[in-house]
Amino acid sequence: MLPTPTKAAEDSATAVAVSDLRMRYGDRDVLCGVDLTVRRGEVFALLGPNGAGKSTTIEILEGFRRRSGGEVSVLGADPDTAGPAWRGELGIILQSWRDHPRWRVRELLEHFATYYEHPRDVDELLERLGLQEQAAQECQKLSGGQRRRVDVALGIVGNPRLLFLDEPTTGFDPVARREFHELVEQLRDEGMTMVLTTHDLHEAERLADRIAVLIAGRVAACGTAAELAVSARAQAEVVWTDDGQTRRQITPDPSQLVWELQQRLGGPIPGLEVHRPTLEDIYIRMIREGETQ
Ligand SMILES: Nc1ncnc2c1ncn2[C@@H]1O[C@H](COP(=O)(O)OP(=O)(O)OP(=O)(O)O)[C@@H](O)[C@H]1O
Repeated sequence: MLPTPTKAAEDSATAVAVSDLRMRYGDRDVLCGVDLTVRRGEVFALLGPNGAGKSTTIEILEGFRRRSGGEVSVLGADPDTAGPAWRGELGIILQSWRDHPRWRVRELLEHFATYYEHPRDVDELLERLGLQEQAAQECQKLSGGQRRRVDVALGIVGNPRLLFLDEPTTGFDPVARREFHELVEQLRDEGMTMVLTTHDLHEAERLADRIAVLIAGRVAACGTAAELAVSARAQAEVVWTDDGQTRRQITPDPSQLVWELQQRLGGPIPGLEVHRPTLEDIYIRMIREGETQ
């Protein structure tokens, strides 16, 4: 059966469309009118402080939680009513998934592969995630980082069109994290759409095409890291040397200042450094402004 199109469904270029999403737990509003769109083929990161409502949003998109209000379309269907064929198009990497202590890694992946119409090759998956040596081990004997890799393998074994990753690299060592980032980039090159939550801003900056910042149940800003910098009115610092002295100036428009300095000095600017704000600077500024509103 074809999924019923919803009002929030936009077009074939849209993987996820959310409009005025609301969620209330008891008498507490956790999501207060979230609007966002994820385009097909992009990596979209949802950032926000603890308790901002990221997991709640993701669980609603996955069809694990019923929303209190608003419109949601995921791959053209409403998650509240979509059927098993729709579910087969999704891959999910949860924050923690410790349900399979006695399963051996390969058996678990082979078992999950049978749920899907077009699963990935399990050997290829084990190799891609650096789990060949653990293939015959029970999940309960794996290290935290190795278990997390099994979670990732379970998330993509069904070859999903849309992958949700809830804090995927928690517990990874730096090498595993780097390898995971390379895997995400490969999956994006293969055309997979991904929605990611993370507290690691370097990870968001490296992986995400666009970022939404959720604060107190609302999207405070959404766009590329550069667009977020503009919306947060983030300032850059320009440093140079003049008469043997180090000068610093904070400016929203460093290229204009550099141009003016060049005119004033009549040539190259000694000791020139331009420090643009990092995503972390921008994000912390947004959170602080959100707290004082
Ligand atoms: N089942 C539930 N019943 C009642 N309140 C809940 C429930 N699940 C989450 N909450 C509350 O909703 C708010 C948002 O939680 P959520 O887990 O979505 O936030 P988050 O942004 O994912 O946080 P974190 O970064 O800590 O994972 C929190 O205050 C949380 O306590």
